[in-house]
Amino acid sequence: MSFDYDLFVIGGGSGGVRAARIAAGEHGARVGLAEESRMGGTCVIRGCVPKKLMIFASQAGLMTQEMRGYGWCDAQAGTFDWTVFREKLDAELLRLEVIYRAGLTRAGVEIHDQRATLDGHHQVRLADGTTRTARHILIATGGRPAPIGIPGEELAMISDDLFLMDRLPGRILLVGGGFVACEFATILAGLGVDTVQAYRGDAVLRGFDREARDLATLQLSTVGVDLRLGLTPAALERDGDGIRVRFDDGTDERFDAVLMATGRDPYTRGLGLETTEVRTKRNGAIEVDEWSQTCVPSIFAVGDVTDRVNLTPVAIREGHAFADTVFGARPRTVDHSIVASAVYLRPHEVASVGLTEEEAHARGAVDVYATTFRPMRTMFAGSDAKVMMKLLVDPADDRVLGCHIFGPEAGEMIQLAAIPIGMGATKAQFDATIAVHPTAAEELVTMRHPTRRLAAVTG
Ligand SMILES: Cc1cc2nc3c(=O)[nH]c(=O)nc-3n(C[C@H](O)[C@H](O)[C@H](O)COP(=O)(O)OP(=O)(O)OC[C@H]3O[C@@H](n4cnc5c(N)ncnc54)[C@H](O)[C@@H]3O)c2cc1C
Ligand SMILES: NC(=O)c1ccc[n+]([C@@H]2O[C@H](COP(=O)([O-])OP(=O)(O)OC[C@H]3O[C@@H](n4cnc5c(N)ncnc54)[C@H](O)[C@@H]3O)[C@@H](O)[C@H]2O)c1
Repeated sequence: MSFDYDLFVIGGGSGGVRAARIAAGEHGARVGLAEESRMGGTCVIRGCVPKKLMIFASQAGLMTQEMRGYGWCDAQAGTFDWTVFREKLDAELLRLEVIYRAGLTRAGVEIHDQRATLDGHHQVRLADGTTRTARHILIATGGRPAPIGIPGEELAMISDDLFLMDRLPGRILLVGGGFVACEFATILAGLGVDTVQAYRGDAVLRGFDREARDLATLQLSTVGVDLRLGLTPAALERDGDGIRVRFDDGTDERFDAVLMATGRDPYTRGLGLETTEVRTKRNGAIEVDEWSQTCVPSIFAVGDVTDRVNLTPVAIREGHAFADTVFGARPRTVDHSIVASAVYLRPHEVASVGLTEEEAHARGAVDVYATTFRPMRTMFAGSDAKVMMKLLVDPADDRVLGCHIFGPEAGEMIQLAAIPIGMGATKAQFDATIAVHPTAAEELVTMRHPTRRLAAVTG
């Protein structure tokens, strides 16, 4: 049977673009790709990239405060102009979008700027009513914010909307205690917005190491976020040009805007899955094996739509491995067991790789090497902000099982720590490394004695 394409990719985000580019450009496959929105997907257009630029923009207050501590007595942040920033942001995202598009075209990928849905195991239907056949189909449609089902929720913003605001709200409520809520609480407070964050739990960033979570929770309050723990909204209703929020404790308050940051679901609704035998999980995630292959041999899926580890570099790696395996005769799987990540709070980030202390202890005995200290730079300026570094070591074979950092540029540090940890380095090998002085990161190679030894939990 002859097909229009060797591969048709649905979704031009991190995973889809990489897979298409490698399959066409490096392995000579005939590739078509459909994108219903802007090329680049969540990360480039409404995620990692604009978010990180907003983080940089939000630091002026903290930086000038620190500089006053160094003798720049009259240092002031001045006035932030959202319109100026937004214009620059829009131009930068457009620049990146053009680069993504050019990369695909150069590789020989045929781009369809429209929605595509599945129409059987070898065919897609485009929004213009036409169909295309393909030997293989890759689903790379990403995720979408998950509503929590409270009345009036549609009045709230989702993270996509934050990058399109005409002006900053005077007072905002952020709902959630995960990546998005915490990063945007830091950003908006830093930009001068009166920021309230409501989180139903007792410490933000569930899933991270508990000590790092406690420090992050404390830091949010010290950078001006009004963090309300054990609280969640029950209903939203319009109140003039603002929103009145009724909370689950019976209180109510008015905000200019509300952001729901309560997680994301794989985006498979309306994708035509019913025309195939592809299986999904309860949250809509596409079920795949270690080769990113569904139970239908011609259909694969990568990235957030599979809900494995929902981060850009993982989607990219999955897309690349898929293209090498299917079109390059270079079979490769992706190891999801050790993936480093960072939450871009300010002034200190949370960064992590490997097991948390709680996970390591649940697995058996563990030696915990941990240090908490006030770093030179901010302490001199009069700040009490603390850095935390932690290594978790298996006493049986001295292997480092996990590393957790709460500190300035922790994301940059964890990227490097992830290399030896991924290679199975021992604590003795960390200790053999001579420190770079004076840095904060040198603590990772100078913690000589365990802070605590946790015995295996029996029974
Ligand atoms: C606010 C925010 C900040 C983030 N920050 C970070 C970060 O700092 N670091 C990090 O690693 N990760 C971050 N992430 C997560 C990261 O963006 C995702 O893990 C990553 O984009 C997933 O890539 P993907 O290819 O699976 O999907 P996406 O990038 O979401 O791409 C899917 C694409 O498919 C398109 N599409 C969907 N359905 C169809 C269809 N039927 N037809 C045609 N096109 C379709 C969509 O328009 C979209 O462009 C962040 C996410 C958010 C929301
Ligand atoms: N720096 C980064 O790498 C980065 C940044 C942003 C987003 N991301 C990715 O995007 C994903 C989505 O981020 P997110 O913050 O939306 O999700 P998340 O899963 O990190 O956090 C969701 C939050 O919403 C809360 N929540 C869930 N259901 C709720 C309910 N019914 N009522 C009240 N609260 C509820 C959860 O307790 C949690 O605190 C992340 O999991 C991550 O994979 C990564």
